[in-house]
Amino acid sequence: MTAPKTLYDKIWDAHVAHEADDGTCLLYIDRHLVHEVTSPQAFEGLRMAGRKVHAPDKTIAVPDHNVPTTPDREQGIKNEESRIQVDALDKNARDFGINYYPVNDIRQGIVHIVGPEQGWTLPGMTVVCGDSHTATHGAFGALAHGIGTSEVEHVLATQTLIQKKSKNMKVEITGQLRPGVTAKDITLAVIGKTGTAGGTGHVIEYCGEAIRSLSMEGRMTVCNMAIEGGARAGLIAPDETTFEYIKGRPHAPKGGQWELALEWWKTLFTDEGAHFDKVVTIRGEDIAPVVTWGTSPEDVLPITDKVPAPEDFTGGKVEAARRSLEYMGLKPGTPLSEIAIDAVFIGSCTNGRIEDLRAAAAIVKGKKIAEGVRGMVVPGSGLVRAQAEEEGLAEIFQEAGFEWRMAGCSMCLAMNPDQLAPEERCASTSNRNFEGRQGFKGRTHLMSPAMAAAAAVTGRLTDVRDLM
Ligand SMILES: CC(C)[C@H](C(=O)O)[C@@H](O)C(=O)O
Ligand code: SF4
Repeated sequence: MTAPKTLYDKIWDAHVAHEADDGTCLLYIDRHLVHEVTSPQAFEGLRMAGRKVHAPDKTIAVPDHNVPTTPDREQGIKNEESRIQVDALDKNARDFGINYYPVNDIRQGIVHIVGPEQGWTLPGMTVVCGDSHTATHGAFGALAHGIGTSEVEHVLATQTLIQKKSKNMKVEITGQLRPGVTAKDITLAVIGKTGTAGGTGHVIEYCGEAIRSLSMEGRMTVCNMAIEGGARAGLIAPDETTFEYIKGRPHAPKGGQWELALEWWKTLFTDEGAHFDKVVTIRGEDIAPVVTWGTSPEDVLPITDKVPAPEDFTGGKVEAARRSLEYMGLKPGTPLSEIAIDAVFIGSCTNGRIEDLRAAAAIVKGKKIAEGVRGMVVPGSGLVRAQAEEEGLAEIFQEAGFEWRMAGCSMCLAMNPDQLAPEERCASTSNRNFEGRQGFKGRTHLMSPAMAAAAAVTGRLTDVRDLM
């Protein structure tokens, strides 16, 4: 009998090409996703060394961070720095012969939305990208994590990565979610409980009935933020929901290959009795619709709560909270549901998929955005956008007064024209609320798409359950 293994152990073991005496391993990489921000120097390195991309068929590039999301982007990118990066990716993708979805391709979008959508991301794979939110792909039971630019070059050149194994952590969400509570609330609630360092040195496997009940979109939302909880990666064991999502996608296995793949995928679960170094359990029924009040994703509270005071915390967090509150322009004791907002951003690799847009549209339908609030819906890919148009969601958003944009990272981070003005306050479905994240001095409150839609309609942070 071999010792029981976790899902992480199984994927890891299947990819170790070499292990050194100190435990450092050379891992084989199945998919390498590339975007324009972290790849230019990596390709330059290859060029200087006269090397090729080792596995161009396993390398997939798409521009997302720097692309404008207004329809006039066809005419080119005005910002010079952005244009240089996107042009470089264009040239590199063509020179090195890798898979590529340029800006004007309907399949273009945020790299973490495009990979799964096109069937590049499959269970049991190792997936890397020069981007911290690569954790998203763990929703398929793939070992997926972010890498730095020098590692991007290493993977391009060798299709391998030097890694040390992380520890195993289990996050179990038992039971069922209550109405109005979504995958975003799960993932924020977990970080609220464990803190942004709770997962440090670990790979998290999310499990439990509430996780099993999520769609693939919801699972991607959960895994997307594993990194905000400090983990190396997040994982969810594949099941029928996973297989159903993958089947028929452009790069999914077909025919006999599909049957073979299924056989292996069905072995990808944590064995009974496998060891976890850390375990966190949350009852699904205890999770409320949440929002963040501060400048760290762990600054999270149920919408029914009040803005905390620095004295509510201990240690270094007292000063951090004081600074957060000042930056956010908030007074302790204010009910969260009384905080007025200026902007709403629905999109990002956390919540820019079709199910997210459906959830937001369901709240907005037949209503108008509150006076003085600007709202933006940015589909995560051109295909999500097309589907949302077909389903009539785009119309619902536009009639409510939202701008309906082209795909990209957009206002998730201030690398393109979609930005907050100083002190503008935004209800956002993205994953980071750091200072300046959405624009210089911009103020971000993270929440689910339904909650962001509710905020758009009332003009303040709002309990979505009041509108249901
Ligand atoms: C620009 C990129 C390297 C960065 C990341 O690594 O995550 C970005 O996607 C982010 O979300 O902050
Ligand atoms: S949408 Fe946001 S979090 Fe996701 S890759 Fe783009 S910038 Fe990073």
